[in-house]
Amino acid sequence: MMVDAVSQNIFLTKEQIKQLADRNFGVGFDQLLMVEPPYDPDLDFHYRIFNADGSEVEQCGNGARCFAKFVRYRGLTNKTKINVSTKSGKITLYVEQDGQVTVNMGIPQLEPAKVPFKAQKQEVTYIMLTEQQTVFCGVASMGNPHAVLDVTDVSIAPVQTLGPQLETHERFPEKANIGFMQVLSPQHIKLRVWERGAGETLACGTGACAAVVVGQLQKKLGPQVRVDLPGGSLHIRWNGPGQPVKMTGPAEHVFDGQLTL
Ligand SMILES: N[C@@H](CCC[C@H](N)C(=O)O)C(=O)O
Repeated sequence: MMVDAVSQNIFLTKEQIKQLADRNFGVGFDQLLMVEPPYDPDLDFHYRIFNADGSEVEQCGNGARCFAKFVRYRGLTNKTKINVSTKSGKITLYVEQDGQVTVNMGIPQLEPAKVPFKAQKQEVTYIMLTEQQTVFCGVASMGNPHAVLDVTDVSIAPVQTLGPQLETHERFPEKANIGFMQVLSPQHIKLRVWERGAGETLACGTGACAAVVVGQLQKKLGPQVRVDLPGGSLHIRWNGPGQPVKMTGPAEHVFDGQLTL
């Protein structure tokens, strides 16, 4: 699976985060999470999320599962239901008996202004123009902005070329994560994600949720979907607009380390 480097009670500059994210260290990561005290008595923790390029972001689905594992491993809590907040608001993490983590990711935002995405009105499928081509995509916010494209074969999808063009497209004023989804059946998709501020990653939890939301709105998917990403599989459940998205998947402790910056 993906590697999330998680640190505690430290402050890092954007430059230091970029240095840490550099794969040449051999401990590269796509996102860094920093634990902070909760700001509300109903919460167990607050944490901040940084992309590999040092930008601070609102939400991270894989990070949420890793966070649940981290706080229990470090003895910061022994709860199996953990209430947390991130820049995008409150979410709840549930550690299952088999060690997998389910995250209630909240209600996806579909209104263009809330993504944010520039559009005259809300649509299920938008047409976007890049310099070279016309692209059809669905758009949703899972706390962070996502566009999802339906492709016939994800293994040859232009993730590395079209991904960055759409990430920085002028219709996404805060940039976006770009998912390339291949529908195998209404219950099963393959997905690759070009992540804002991180490039193509092995897995993206919010990207998996956004793909299921978009696929369901486009009438291609049912309410329960297995999402196969290069790093592993996630199970996503969504009962339609106004309902929260639930994500279940693994989180593995990889190693402990200490770095001098
Ligand atoms: N990989 C994450 C998403 C991380 C944030 C994203 N790159 C962004 O900028 O919004 C996930 O698992 O959800």
